Amino acid sequence: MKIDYYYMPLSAPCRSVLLTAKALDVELNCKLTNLLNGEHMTPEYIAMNPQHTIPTMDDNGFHLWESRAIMTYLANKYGKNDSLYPKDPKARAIVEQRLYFDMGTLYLRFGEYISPVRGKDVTLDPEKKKKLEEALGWLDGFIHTSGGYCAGKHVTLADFAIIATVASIEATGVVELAQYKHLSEWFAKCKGEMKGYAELNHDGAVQFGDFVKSKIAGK
Ligand SMILES: N[C@@H](CCC(=O)N[C@@H](CS)C(=O)NCC(=O)O)C(=O)O
Repeated sequence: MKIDYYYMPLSAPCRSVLLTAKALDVELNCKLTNLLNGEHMTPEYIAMNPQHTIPTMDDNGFHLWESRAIMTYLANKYGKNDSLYPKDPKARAIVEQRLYFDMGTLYLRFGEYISPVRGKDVTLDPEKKKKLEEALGWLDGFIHTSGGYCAGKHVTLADFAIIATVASIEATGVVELAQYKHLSEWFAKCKGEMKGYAELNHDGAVQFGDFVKSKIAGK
């Protein structure tokens, strides 16, 4: 039976689950859920996810939201080995540290920096840009000390979460990513290695970036 998956390509959390499912060979029944039309505010959607966020997953009646929880669920339930989400407590703890870093620091700071695009007068705060750049600097260091990927020497769930965030940052053009050597090398390598990367992450990130750029330009 297929897993229903409510999502929008523009959303970085949604894209990280798509990359994870692809790597696990899990088929998702993707249901485009347009936030702009309020498709996440219907009684049916709220019955499934009272927080009315995307992504949301329905695995034959098991409803789950929070992208990183969906990713770890899919890896735990459908992973053929523990490569993406190691069972060793220390290796797993590093993956989880990166997932929490993405949610609580990197993605959060990016969101805080670009949040004025939701309003009419888009003025970006340079102090918030510094905080975002600080987080990207930390990520650069993690990749260097881990051995080439976010949480080790090979791709894990951490890379799928963080690459969705980084692709959105790149697409908006608000930060020069080339200043982060290890991050840039990792980003280029993952683009070539991750199954379905262009379709599942790049294209949606570009749509998101174009939206943010148009708001910054006052269009
Ligand atoms: N931490 C959540 C964030 C989910 C989230 O905020 N999604 C946004 C789109 S990127 C959303 O659904 N916004 C609509 C709403 O909150 O009503 C996750 O990773 O799944």
